[in-house]
Amino acid sequence: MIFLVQDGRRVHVIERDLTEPDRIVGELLQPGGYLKLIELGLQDCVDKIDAQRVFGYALFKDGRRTRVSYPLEKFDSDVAGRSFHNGRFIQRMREKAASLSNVRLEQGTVTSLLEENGTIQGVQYKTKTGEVLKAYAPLTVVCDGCFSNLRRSLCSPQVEVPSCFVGLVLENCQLPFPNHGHVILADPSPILFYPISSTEIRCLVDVPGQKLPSIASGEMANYLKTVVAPQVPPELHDAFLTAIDKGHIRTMPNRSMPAAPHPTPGALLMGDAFNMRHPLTGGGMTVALSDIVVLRDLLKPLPNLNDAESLCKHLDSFYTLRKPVASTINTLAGALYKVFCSSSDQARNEMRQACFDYLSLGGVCSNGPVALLSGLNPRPLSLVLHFFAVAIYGVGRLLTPFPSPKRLWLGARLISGASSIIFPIIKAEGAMQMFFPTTVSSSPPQK
Ligand SMILES: Cc1cc2nc3c(=O)[nH]c(=O)nc-3n(C[C@H](O)[C@H](O)[C@H](O)COP(=O)(O)OP(=O)(O)OC[C@H]3O[C@@H](n4cnc5c(N)ncnc54)[C@H](O)[C@@H]3O)c2cc1C
Repeated sequence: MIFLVQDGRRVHVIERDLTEPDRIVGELLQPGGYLKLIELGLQDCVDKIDAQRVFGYALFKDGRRTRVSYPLEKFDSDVAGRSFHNGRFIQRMREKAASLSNVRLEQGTVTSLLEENGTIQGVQYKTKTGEVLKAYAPLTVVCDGCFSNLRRSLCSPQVEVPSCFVGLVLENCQLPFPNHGHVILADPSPILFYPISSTEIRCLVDVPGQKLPSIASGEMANYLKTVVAPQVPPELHDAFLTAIDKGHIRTMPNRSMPAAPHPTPGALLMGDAFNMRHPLTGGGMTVALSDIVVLRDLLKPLPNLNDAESLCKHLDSFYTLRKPVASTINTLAGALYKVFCSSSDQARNEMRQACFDYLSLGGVCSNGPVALLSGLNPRPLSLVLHFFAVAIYGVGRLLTPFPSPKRLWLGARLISGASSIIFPIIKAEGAMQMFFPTTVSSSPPQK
């Protein structure tokens, strides 16, 4: 939005609640996302909020631990991930927007899009004082987040909720690897830790399915103490128990939704309203910021946006141009989540172990995947190559030193399991747009 102002346009932002959000989402910005902030001139929005630099990940499995660093050598020294209180970051961006003379930032709840002959003309909204107003604009950017009510007429939402995150804040403890995200390959599914300020550590516990133990009845605290705590690294164990006893337990559904837009004159979907992926890899803000850069570059040469039809045609290429970054991050998030969950299937568990060991090898085996995850080198082909390299590595270990028919069969199931994880995600993302963006002119993925 700030980039629109930089291009000399007027912007009207309608936000439901301008007070500082207090959420458990959007707390770790990948270095690729930080690079996008720099491109947008917004990097100072992570200053003065006690944001912590993040240099990579530490992985834990069955008592073993390994460190995977972001390949940052080729970048300026300030380029790294950043983790923070989401609300503080949002407020910094809002302050910046409000300081610009061409921006009108208003608190209000958008209730519907105004449509005339298939073109979106603007929105109807309710102000803080309850007044119902209409706002008109040549381009309406709809970005009302993961629970979007407004997306329905602009896309075909296919929302999946594979799990929920349960959030706690740990205090008075040190991460085993300071300034790193921590991923515990726990049973039944991963647990994350990362700093959100100089004194606080966010813990997100993944709980598969949509039904959570009740917080009110104490079932959740009991689940966290009996099932999760024994799998938490010893350095964090006591602080984890203290955080449960403090009782400030938050939850969020982990939603995933491939982008399936109906290009509509006068409107564009952005952010989680448009496209979501499992938050395991912390990729949501990086995709959203990358999309904003693509949109900025597309709109820049247009002196005015008043011809909705031709603007819509012009913006068609947005859906293809965003693909390399968005699809790589989305696919990796979905695939890694499936690989990192424990399973009753031995082949799946072999894949999980192979993934941990592959990343522990270092060199290209850790740099490649973490460059994909961090948004530093988002290439779909590289993703597929690493994914199958993990599977082949897993099979190779099964067959050495002595292949037996049983092990051969397990290896075949491992490869077929890996294929059944990644190919449906790629199909949903749109394989042609993902791998051959230059041959596909515009249209959204065909399903
Ligand atoms: C548990 C969890 C953890 C996550 N962790 C990370 C992470 O570490 N790193 C990362 O990059 N991503 C993470 N994500 C994803 C990330 O939070 C989202 O991708 C990102 O917040 C999307 O930004 P957005 O602006 O589209 O939506 P939001 O940040 O949700 O913003 C939507 C805004 O729209 C406003 N709004 C909603 N409806 C209306 C309306 N009708 N009228 C007016 N305003 C309205 C809301 O008040 C809100 O301010 C996580 C997601 C989850 C679920």
